[in-house]
Amino acid sequence: MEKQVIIATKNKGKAKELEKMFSTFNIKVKTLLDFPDAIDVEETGSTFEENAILKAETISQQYNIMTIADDSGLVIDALDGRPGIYSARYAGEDKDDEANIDKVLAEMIDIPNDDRSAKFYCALAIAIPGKETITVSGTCEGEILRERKGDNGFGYDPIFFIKDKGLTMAELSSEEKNRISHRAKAVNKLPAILQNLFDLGDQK
Ligand SMILES: O=c1[nH]c(=O)c2ncn([C@@H]3O[C@H](COP(=O)(O)OP(=O)(O)OP(=O)(O)O)[C@@H](O)[C@H]3O)c2[nH]1
Ligand SMILES: [Mg+2]
Repeated sequence: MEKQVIIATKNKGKAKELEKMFSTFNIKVKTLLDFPDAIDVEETGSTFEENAILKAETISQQYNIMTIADDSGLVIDALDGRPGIYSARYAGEDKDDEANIDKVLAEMIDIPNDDRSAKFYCALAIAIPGKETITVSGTCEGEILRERKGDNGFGYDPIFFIKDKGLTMAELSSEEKNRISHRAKAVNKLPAILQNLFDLGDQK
C-alpha cells in the first residue's frame, strides 16, 4: 500500500505550509479535510510537545494511519513566555488572529524596543500505529514590532520581525518563510527519522 500520512491540523495556514514541505517526501499527504469526522482533540497538555503528541496519537489511533501533528506558538521573553501554548486562543476560544495580535501589542506597549525579543516554537509529533511516538522541534528568533507589517502568512506573522532579513514574517514570500521558519526547522529534522521508521516495518 502507498505510504500515507495525515497532517492533523485544523489551522489552514499551518496545513498549507506543512503540505508544501511534505511534498518533497515520497508519501501521500492527507489533511483533516479528508477526514471530516476526525476527533476534535482538546489541547490539555502543558507543553507544545505534549499537545502535539495528544493530537497526533488521537488521530493516528482513530484511522490507523501515520499522523503528524504540529503544536506551535509565539514565546515572548518580556511576557514570561506568553502567549506560548495558548497562542491560538490568547484572546479567546474563537482563535481570532487579529484579536490575538491586538492583545499582545497592548500588553507590550510599555516594553522598550531593546526588550522585545521573542521566538516562534514548533513541536511536531509523529505517531505511527504500533510504534513509539517521536517529536522534533524548531525555533525561529525575532522581535515584536509595535504595529503590523505585511499580509502574508498567518497568526502573529505581521508583528514578528526578523533582524537578519529586515522584514516581518508576513513580508516574506511563502517560499522564504518555509526556508527559515520554526516549522521548516522542525520538518527538516524528519527525513532521517522517517527513513528509519519505514525501515523498521510496514507502513500502512
Ligand atoms: O504568526 C504565526 N506564524 C506561524 O508560523 C505560527 N505558527 C504558530 N503560530 C501561532 O500559534 C498558534 C498555534 O496553535 P496550535 O498549535 O494549537 O494550532 P491551532 O489551534 O491553530 O491549529 P491545530 O493544529 O491545533 O488544529 C497559531 O494559531 C498561531 O497563533 C504562528 N503564528
Ligand atoms: Mg490548536
